[in-house]
Amino acid sequence: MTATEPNIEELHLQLGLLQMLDVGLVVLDKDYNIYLWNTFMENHSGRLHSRLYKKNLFECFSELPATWFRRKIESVFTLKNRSFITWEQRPYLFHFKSYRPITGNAPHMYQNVTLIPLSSPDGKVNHVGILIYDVTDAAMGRRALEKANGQLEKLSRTDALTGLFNRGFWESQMLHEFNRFARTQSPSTLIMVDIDHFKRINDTYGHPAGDEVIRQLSACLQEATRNTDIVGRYGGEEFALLLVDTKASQANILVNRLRDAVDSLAIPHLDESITFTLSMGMVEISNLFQTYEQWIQLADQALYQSKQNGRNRVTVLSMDE
Ligand SMILES: Nc1nc2c(ncn2[C@@H]2O[C@H](COP(=O)(O)OP(=O)(O)OP(=O)(O)O)[C@@H](O)[C@H]2O)c(=O)[nH]1
Repeated sequence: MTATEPNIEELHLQLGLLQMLDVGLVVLDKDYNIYLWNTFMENHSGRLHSRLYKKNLFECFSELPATWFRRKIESVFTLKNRSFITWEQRPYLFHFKSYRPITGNAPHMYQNVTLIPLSSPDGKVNHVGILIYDVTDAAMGRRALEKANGQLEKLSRTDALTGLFNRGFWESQMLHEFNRFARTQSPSTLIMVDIDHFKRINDTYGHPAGDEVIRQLSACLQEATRNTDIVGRYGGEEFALLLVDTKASQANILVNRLRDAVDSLAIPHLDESITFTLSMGMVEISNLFQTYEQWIQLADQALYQSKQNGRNRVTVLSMDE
């Protein structure tokens, strides 16, 4: 051993504490030969230090992302600076199983990795230390949180009974569409839909049957509209359909389809079947609306007229007439 070569035995002793810790430690020379492979690495890889000593890392572990990892190590040798790789950047370097009791269902051990330039007494960096931290618990915790947040976000947009957008989210989409029209002038049509004499349905068949009517109508609304349309439950038995890129004249096709679907709907209840009709109010967007609320108000007015004129009908109002 020359004076410039580090005394690996000494290094091993100095790093004895790290052997005891629950952290992986690997030392490589410039040719990627393994000089140290600590107990943590032995336990998780099932490969002994004595078998790996002075062998090439990439030959022993062909599954490693060699090109990427070589570049990382080379920059540590060149810049003589530490380098960090977090599990968010790359979930793991070494593919180890996770034996964590709490996060036992983790697909693998998530790892944070630190690369440290190891200077020999003459100041030259001829070795790199690789520290592998098992961060499976933290990573799985974060993944679970992200999933829960996603579910919460979905729940906060959705009406529980029907699975349609709830009023708050529907209105936010309405505002978005209203602003889009100001830029693109591409028309949209709003239809407010209300079940006729719904109170009577509740009173006659009971509240759960009323709920079933609402659910089945919601399915009809989704069936009759396109994926790009924005369908929401606006209130108890009132629904709002925002038909994107659709003029009022084109929307009539949908209205007829919806009425046909509802006409043929007979919801079984004990020995009877429940039938019902719809009243609707339809309004195409206009530059004369200053706010999206004015658009909704006019559609509500059209719906009110349908009710006043005997129900089971559609009233179309326009701002531009
Ligand atoms: N089952 C059920 N009923 C609801 C729900 N939300 C609102 N309702 C009921 O819907 C009924 C609405 O009654 P009204 O506003 O008088 O309207 P209507 O009986 O449909 O009469 P018109 O709209 O004038 O044809 C009320 O009895 C509410 O209790 C719900 O989620 N489930």
